[in-house]
Amino acid sequence: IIGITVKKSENFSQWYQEVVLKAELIEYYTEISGFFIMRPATMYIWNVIRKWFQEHIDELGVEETNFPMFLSQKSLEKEKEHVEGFAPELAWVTKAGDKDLEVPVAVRPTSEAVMYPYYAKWIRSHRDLPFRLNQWNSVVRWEAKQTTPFLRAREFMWQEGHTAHLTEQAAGEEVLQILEFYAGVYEQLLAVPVVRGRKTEAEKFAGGYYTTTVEGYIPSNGRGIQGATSHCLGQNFSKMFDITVEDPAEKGKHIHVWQNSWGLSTRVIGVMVMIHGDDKGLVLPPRIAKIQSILIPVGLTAKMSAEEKDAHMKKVDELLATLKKAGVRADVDTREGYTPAWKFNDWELKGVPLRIEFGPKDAAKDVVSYARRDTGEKGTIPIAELTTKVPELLETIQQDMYNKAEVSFREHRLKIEKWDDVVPALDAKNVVLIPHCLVPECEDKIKELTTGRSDEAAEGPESQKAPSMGMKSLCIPFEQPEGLVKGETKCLNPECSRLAEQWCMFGRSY
Ligand SMILES: O=C1CCCN[C@@H]1CCCn1cnc2cc(F)c(F)cc2c1=O
Ligand SMILES: [Mg+2]
Repeated sequence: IIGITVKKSENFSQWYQEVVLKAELIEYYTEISGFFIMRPATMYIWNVIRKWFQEHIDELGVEETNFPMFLSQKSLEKEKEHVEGFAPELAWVTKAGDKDLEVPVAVRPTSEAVMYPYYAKWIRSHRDLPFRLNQWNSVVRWEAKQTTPFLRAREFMWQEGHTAHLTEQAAGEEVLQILEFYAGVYEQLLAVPVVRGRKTEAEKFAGGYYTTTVEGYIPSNGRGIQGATSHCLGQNFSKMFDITVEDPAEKGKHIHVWQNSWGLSTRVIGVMVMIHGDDKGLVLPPRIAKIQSILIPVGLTAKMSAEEKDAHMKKVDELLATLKKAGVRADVDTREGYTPAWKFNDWELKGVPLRIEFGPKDAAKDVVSYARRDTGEKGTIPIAELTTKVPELLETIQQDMYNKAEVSFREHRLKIEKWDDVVPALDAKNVVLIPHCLVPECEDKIKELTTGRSDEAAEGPESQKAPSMGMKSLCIPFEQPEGLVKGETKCLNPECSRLAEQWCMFGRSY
């Protein structure tokens, strides 16, 4: 293997492409650009996430479904006003064989238009509520922007949940329950901290009523990234698709149901790679690592007799059995013809959280030697304590990875009360919390005011330096800082004369 050829801090985007390729997470689908092959290491992570999330929505009473992947022009028509913005992303099938299709069909970019005509058919009485279905599938959005593995692809795997409720309050409760599950995927499994909040009117899903979101932070470039979204659709879609129930309180009266839709995609894997990876490659949080601990026999020199080698390897097998019995996902690397150093690099590139070396010197002292992938810390563990110490060490690694990322996010989430401090904060790789009026036009202005002037680029010695991108609103955090006095504090945008409504998190973003 050749390792990663660039430093994460020097060329982040090339570093990322190399890591996802060389750690065998993905392969580029070179036949058609914007598509990527998900390899076993990725599917392992995705399946841990899927199992965890599925268990949680099972408890809520969400049932599984699977709808067709195509949708008709007719059903798209029903939600046309908000779809028109997305129209350029729609992929169409116009022919089967050499025959044109009477009516072209679109590949689902999301499944509201596919599912909701059947919600109208199946949901008749309030006794059918709450009605909750989720599907695991992939969707196609023909992105115009540059694609990149996991973060922006023309097809990606996700789950999409679609539910219906009798009241706004019931819908609202579920929106937040699901958002908490999304936060759990990030914080419990991927060791990634997220800020929970609501999208502004400008950034929410236009077809919905409100959007809640978990927002991540990428230390390498200081950008925010949307992690997953849980929307309340209000009655917008039930009015478009005529999904009603009889009013339990008033005979003959019909109520349009209150709906939610929520989605989490394989983007979560890209976020994890970007945050935890280092110059040696992937760094996996133990809870989602297919191999949590790799056992590598060392010190088997040529001058050892065959018997001695066999005896040593027998001990190695016993160690492996002990680790597996302790519930550790362990494996041993007995590949011939590769040096221990070569093996160490290979498993570090693949992000295995804990390496365990075992040589004759270790055997003589009844210990193993370990090396943590996240900190590089080395040490020894008495063989008699493996069963307790290794699981503990893996949990410590998980927690330490989370804590490190949490400190980094917290330290780069700055409360700003003077407009002139904003751009310097962004340039120092921070996201900012500012008092904001929450008016969409004001956000547009803020984006403009914070976009690096192009003359700045001309000044730079390397003229290809692009003007720095402006900041967008990321979310209105549920957890609001102190210091905003309603009716007194002004919106931070110097060209806006409105009063601030809430603290709003802004940043350069994906
Ligand atoms: O984001 C989610 C979670 C899972 C279910 N769907 C919602 C809203 C999706 C918003 N959205 C997002 N992207 C889209 C792209 C399109 F080409 C298109 F026709 C429609 C959409 C579109 O509606
Ligand atoms: Mg999009």
